[in-house]
Amino acid sequence: MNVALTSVIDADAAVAAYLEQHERKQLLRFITCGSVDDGKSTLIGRLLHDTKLLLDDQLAALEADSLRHGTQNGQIDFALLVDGLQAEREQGITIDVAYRFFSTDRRKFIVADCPGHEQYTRNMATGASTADLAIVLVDARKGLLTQTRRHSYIVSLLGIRHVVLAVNKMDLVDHDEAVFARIVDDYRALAAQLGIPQVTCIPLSALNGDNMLSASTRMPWYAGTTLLEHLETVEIDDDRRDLGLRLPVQWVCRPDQNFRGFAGTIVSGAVDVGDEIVALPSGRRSRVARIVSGDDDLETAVRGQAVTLTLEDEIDISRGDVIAAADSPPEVADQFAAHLLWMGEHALLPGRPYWLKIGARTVGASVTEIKHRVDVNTQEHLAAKHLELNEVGVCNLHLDQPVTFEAYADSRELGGFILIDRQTNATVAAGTLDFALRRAANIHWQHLEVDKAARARSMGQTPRCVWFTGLSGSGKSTVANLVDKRLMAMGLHTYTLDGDNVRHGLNKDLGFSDEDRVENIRRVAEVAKLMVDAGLIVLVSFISPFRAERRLARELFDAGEFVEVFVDTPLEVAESRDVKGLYAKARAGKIPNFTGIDSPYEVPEAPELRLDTMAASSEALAEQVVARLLGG
Ligand SMILES: Nc1ncnc2c1ncn2[C@@H]1O[C@H](COP(=O)(O)OS(=O)(=O)O)[C@@H](OP(=O)(O)O)[C@H]1O
Ligand SMILES: Nc1ncnc2c1ncn2[C@@H]1O[C@H](COP(=O)(O)OP(=O)(O)O)[C@@H](O)[C@H]1O
Repeated sequence: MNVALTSVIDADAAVAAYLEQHERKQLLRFITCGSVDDGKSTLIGRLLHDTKLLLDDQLAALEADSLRHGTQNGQIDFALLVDGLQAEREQGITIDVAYRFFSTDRRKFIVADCPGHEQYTRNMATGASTADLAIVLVDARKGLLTQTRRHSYIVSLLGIRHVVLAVNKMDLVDHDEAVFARIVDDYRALAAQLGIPQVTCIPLSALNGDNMLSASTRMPWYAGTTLLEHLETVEIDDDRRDLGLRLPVQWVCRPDQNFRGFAGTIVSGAVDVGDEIVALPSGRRSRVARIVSGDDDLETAVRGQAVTLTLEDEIDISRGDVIAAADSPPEVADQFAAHLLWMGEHALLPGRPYWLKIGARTVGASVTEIKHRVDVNTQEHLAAKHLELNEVGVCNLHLDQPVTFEAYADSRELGGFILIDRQTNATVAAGTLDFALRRAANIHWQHLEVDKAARARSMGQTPRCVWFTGLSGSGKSTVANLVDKRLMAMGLHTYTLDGDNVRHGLNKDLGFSDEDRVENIRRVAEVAKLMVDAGLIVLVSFISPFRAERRLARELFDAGEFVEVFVDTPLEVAESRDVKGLYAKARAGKIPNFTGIDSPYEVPEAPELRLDTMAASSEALAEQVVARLLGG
């Protein structure tokens, strides 16, 4: 049931019949893309208005608003309508897409309306991920713009196979056929490059209604369909191959002891009672006992149906698992090649941990390598060390747990994902899985007979990673050195990893850009982990300016093993000490990206220890650290 239909419900049998008839109509999901002034809102407004599914009171309000704002000389301004409706936008996690519903005698429609200007790409990607068709709006006066190319690229990336090129504002180019023909040629060339299989081009004036619902008398040279007629009749073929049964489990339904069902929508194939299935990633097998849909039991269910399955055996399946045909199961992997559309305000940095959400599953993930960035204008592959807002790249991904997947080309549901910032919970990327990287499957953990506990026992100590973080010149090395000496004097086994030293060897290929710092800390954290595994107390002394990487480091260790020590020295003080003369150089512009000057330092939120270097001597501070280590 949809919003517009809900609004016309009346407690009257005729309405019920009408609704039922609507329910049976085929559904077309589409999205409109275009630059801000291309007339997107006017187009949606007119479709909603002219298909008469606008409510009378909305219409009255619109007429009043149009008169008040007066942008169209007393005529209805359809853009106001859509903008007005935006008040009731649906709230996604952090995504802002409103879905509008309307229907005609032949079909019902859901149009994803993606408002917002600078965040438009993000909203559009969200709307596009479920759409069958995209209307790409172009202003007849301007032709194809960078935005047109970017949006078309996203449309193709997200697997939309049907595009309507709506050449709008034909009234402003005297309804000139030659203008239309030129834009069509340009767009067909682009679509061919992007591999969009079906493009229908329509000359329009959304404002005047030309070729919207009825054929325009002002463009007799155009013999094709009107926009609405096309939307009503376009055949949405789905020629993706049948993969066999795929049911991502949305939730486990357990109303009482006797019933345990796995609910979700079948995204591929079909299922019969008695079929053998496999649950992934566990690989456990069973047979389907019942297929429940609402109050009914079904014998069979197919793609698109939301059902609850019960199984003959008690096997462990949780939300996010996939139930699949036992004879053609999907793959399970933790390393992938993927396309990413970056939507975060801050750049994507390889090595930084994010959450990856695929279907109902969320796992930790990082980009291990950016293969290249794609110029959305030319499709050229460009070298890239990071991805900025609205950039598209091809990357290798590493997940910290295996997931069940299909290539996006075969299944949008099992191949599409988003990345989420772990600090802000904002969605920072939309992505498509291309294929699994085989190397993961061929590397296994080697079991070692002598483990960390054995080594720690023989050394008579509890291994630890003591992580000093703070500005350059804050006192990290000074305090870490003193701690090291004291622990050594007590007969404990230690090692100090210091930024300045490690950067001469292991990390000599790295500089001070954000992405190099991320990689610097990732490597050092891994080395520290090996040293802790070896039974040592490791003192790590790096600026480590970003919360995300300190957290990454923390998560490598067992509970209690990681001790974060914030060496808290204000910038003015560190700068006045200027032990190495670096601040002076940085201020003079001779060292770019200097922490605290033109590169950020993110203060720790919950360190185990905070050392105030203004309030105590370095010896006293070292004492505090030692006391903390020996005390617990
Ligand atoms: N641009 C810039 N920014 C910050 N620091 C700089 C820079 N260029 C060189 N140095 C020197 O490098 C030391 C910091 O290296 P780190 O590995 O600790 O840095 S980071 O954790 O990757 O941010 C740091 O050492 P400490 O002063 O001991 O912190 C500096 O001496
Ligand atoms: N309370 C204190 N704790 C640590 N260092 C201090 C303190 N007071 C002054 N300092 C001085 O500050 C400087 C810190 O330099 P360093 O330890 O190399 O910092 P970092 O390793 O963080 O770059 C040293 O010259 C040190 O003597």
